[in-house]
Amino acid sequence: MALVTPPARMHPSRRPAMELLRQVRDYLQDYSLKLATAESCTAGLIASELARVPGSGQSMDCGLAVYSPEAKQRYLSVSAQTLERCGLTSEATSKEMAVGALTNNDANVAIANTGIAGPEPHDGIPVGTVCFAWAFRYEQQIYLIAETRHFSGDRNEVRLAAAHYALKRLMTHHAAVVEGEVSAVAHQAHQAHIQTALRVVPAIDPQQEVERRVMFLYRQLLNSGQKSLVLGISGGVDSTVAGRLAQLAVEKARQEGVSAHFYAMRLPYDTQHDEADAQQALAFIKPDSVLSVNIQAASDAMLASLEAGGLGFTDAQQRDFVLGNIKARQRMVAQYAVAGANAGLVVGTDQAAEALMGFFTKYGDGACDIAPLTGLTKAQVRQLGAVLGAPEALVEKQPTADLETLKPQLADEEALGVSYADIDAFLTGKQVSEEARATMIQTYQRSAHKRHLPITP
Ligand SMILES: Nc1ncnc2c1ncn2[C@@H]1O[C@H](COP(=O)(O)OP(=O)(O)OC[C@H]2O[C@@H]([n+]3cccc(C(=O)O)c3)[C@H](O)[C@@H]2O)[C@@H](O)[C@H]1O
Ligand SMILES: Nc1ncnc2c1ncn2[C@@H]1O[C@H](COP(=O)(O)OP(=O)(O)OP(=O)(O)O)[C@@H](O)[C@H]1O
Ligand SMILES: [Mg+2]
Repeated sequence: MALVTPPARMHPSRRPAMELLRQVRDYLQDYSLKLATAESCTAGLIASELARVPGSGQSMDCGLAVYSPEAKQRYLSVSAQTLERCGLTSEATSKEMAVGALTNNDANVAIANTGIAGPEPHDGIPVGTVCFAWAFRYEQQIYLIAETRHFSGDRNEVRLAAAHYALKRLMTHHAAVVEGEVSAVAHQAHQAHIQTALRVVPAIDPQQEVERRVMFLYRQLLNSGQKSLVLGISGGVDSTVAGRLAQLAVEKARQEGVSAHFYAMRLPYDTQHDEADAQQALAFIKPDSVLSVNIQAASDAMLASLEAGGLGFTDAQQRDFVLGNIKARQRMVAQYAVAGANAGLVVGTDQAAEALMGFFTKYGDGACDIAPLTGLTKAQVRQLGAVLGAPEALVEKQPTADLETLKPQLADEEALGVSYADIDAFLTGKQVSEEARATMIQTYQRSAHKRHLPITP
């Protein structure tokens, strides 16, 4: 039987849509808008429809089709409480989806929807009901508008009409934001979203958290089929706590008859100013093994080779900053070498305070296989340290990345421009000064790339 290709002709109902789509493309370009979509019932149709017009790609950051409640939580940080309390098809859910799409991506406008495309009604909500939300980032503030609309027709007619409506209203709502007709989102809503995204709970039971996180390390080590854990111990509170959790996890494995080992690593650059603290941390952790590797020769050799290869710096400070990140990456290289030789998982020490501020070297100390401190504020890390019985001087120690040779032991708080008290207050939904809040939100947004996989075509 011959295969007949129909003539390329547009369905009549789609023709006027091209006008709208071109208009949206031009609008996005004129206002330098970058769009992220989070689509439930339209399942990618908004992005796909916009992509029909040439040149629209310039204004697209990403298009997410997020059907399940789990995906809405995973990719958009929609809270479980909202889903449970308000339901999947609700403006509350679409609003959280839009804020999630905006803040988790490199976009300044986000569209989200969730609805009932049919053929059957769901939870008593009639077919054709769609809840939309549009989120805009404009002049350091977030604006959020939601609408619920009803569309008639069959499943795919509803989906297409909803996709076009979402794009059409993007222009109207953006204009309203620019004209000052919409109030910025309450800070608390934005703050709560970040708290959920970073998986912070305002109050913890430190003893329970210790047990939970030791079990997590133990189970994941078993699941991975690997045999050891590897972690650099600096003398700071994060690696002191993570190191002790790692040691307890391998001891638990051995009690269960599974062979497991913890390799603690000392990774000084030359002589470390607070070497005594690092030794105190090791004495507390009591790791199975300690490997000491001076990362100075490798770090300096890399910088020297780069300079010999023609790399120049604007000044001594920039050179020193770049060397700092080389140091963090040399530590990563050393830990992965030990992991490679010992079937090991590299443990990371990232917690919510550092995650909020993107305060780590990408693929340096940010690189790891398992991150047991995830979701903890700095104060909560200290609480875990205290119940583990770590020396008080280490539990209360001033945090420092200690990467810059020209500024040894520079306090993180000085580098960050905000205090850990403010960071923790923000993360746990408390009041902070307007200045601190603005710094944190801006830094969180600018560092989004550090919390995500690399940008891909
Ligand atoms: N929007 C974007 N999308 C994708 N990639 C983006 C990007 N913006 C920058 N980038 C890229 O990211 C890279 C820069 O990131 P990165 O190399 O990390 O460098 P960067 O963030 O500039 O520096 C690391 C910072 O973390 C601090 N730190 C490091 C290590 C440990 C600790 C500690 O607390 O112990 C703190 C350190 O003091 C410094 O302030 C560049 O390649 C840049 O192009
Ligand atoms: N000199 C070092 N020796 C071994 N590991 C190090 C060293 N410096 C940094 N690291 C590793 O890099 C991680 C990130 O450093 P970071 O400063 O954030 O944590 P910390 O030193 O443990 O605690 P704090 O943030 O309170 O100073 C450390 O937890 C540790 O695993
Ligand atoms: Mg430190």
